[in-house]
Amino acid sequence: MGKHWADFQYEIYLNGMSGAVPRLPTDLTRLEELTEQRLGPGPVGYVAGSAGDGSTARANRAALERRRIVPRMLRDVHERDLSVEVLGRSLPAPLALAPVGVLSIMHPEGETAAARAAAAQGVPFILSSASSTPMEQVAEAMGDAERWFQLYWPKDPEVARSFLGRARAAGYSVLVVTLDTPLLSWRPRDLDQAYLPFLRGVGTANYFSDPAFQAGLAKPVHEDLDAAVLHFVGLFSDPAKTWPDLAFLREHWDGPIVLKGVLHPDDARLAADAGMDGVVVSNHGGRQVAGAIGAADALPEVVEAVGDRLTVLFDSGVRTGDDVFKALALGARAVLLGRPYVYGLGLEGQAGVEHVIRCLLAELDLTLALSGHAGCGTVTAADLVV
Ligand SMILES: Cc1cc2nc3c(=O)[nH]c(=O)nc-3n(C[C@H](O)[C@H](O)[C@H](O)COP(=O)(O)O)c2cc1C
Ligand SMILES: CCCCCCCCCCCCCCC(=O)C(=O)O
Repeated sequence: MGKHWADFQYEIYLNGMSGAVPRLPTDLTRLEELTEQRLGPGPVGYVAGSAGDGSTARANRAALERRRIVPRMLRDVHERDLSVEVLGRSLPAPLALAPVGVLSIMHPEGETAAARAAAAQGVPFILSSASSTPMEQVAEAMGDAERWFQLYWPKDPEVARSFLGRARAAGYSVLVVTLDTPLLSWRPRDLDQAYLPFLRGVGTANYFSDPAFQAGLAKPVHEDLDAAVLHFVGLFSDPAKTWPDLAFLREHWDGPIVLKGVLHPDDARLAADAGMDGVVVSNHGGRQVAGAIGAADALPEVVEAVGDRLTVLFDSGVRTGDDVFKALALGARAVLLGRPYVYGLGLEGQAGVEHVIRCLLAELDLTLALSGHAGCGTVTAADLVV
């Protein structure tokens, strides 16, 4: 029997009998505003901001909200188990924390606090290449807990090789390769403040600590930070890469590889043909292509194209337990949670991230039960109307 996620509801009400209320809202859509009030506009602008006028981020919410659940009655739902098999791993719930760069702008313990929270709740943590803390230190903070590594595929193959070797040695089990950010998009909130933390040497720890990266510098990082930052900007990504280049990753990574940022069914088929293990249907939370399709609108066709060959994961716009339910109904195996956990981190560090995970999964558990499901495996497209 899996973890009883809905018990968090009882815990909150029972605590209320002695006058205690949760320190953070249980409606996770309220966290952005609260974080902005407490932390100010710079870092929160970076997290909350999107590409262009924000239309893709709005499309993500609209694509989820437009779909409505049709609950079924009188099905035995008294014992529930949210666990799922994902890429050969047994997860306690269909959830992982999405890779989010430069978390130290939200909290001094940044990635380490978020990773500890994920470990405490048994949810995989996906560490960004653009982490504020080197991948080995984050791994150390997690013990044996499930961790995956997200690769921004560097132009320099020696740095790419080195990242993969370090990630493997540090116990990261799944490689998530982000395809949708070969260039940084037009992001007005950051442009208006001329704010990009990486240019101040924040969010570059994996690079600055890497021997192959350091080999390309004339002076050590601490002696010439600007030169190190410019070197990072020059090799961070490679817009010239094409599908046949994936053979390099297959050659240098012996675990599952998942391509993140797939929205077109033909790209999903190309991923399967290239020997990949999964895709994340995602538009990067609306941060890359302004005017792009809402991610949940792209999900059914990708599942139709490759659902029998690849593990299909989903992110972009997930804010509530019923959003997770809808993603499962559209064919996703599990979802990645992005901004909400970052706001939790900004507000309360590790405890804030744990609060967010527990709220989301308690709400999912109750949504499943109240819709007539005792687990994730029975949820299908028939549970939704548009
Ligand atoms: C501040 C911020 C930084 C991000 N950094 C990365 C990153 O380093 N690597 C990556 O693959 N995706 C990154 N993402 C995208 C997330 O992994 C995820 O796709 C997105 O947050 C989902 O959208 P949502 O947060 O609106 O649900 C970032 C997102 C945000 C908000
Ligand atoms: C001299 C200015 C050039 C700007 C190029 C910046 C290149 C660094 C980009 C790092 C991006 C890391 C992105 C993190 C992320 O995914 C996000 O959505 O934000």
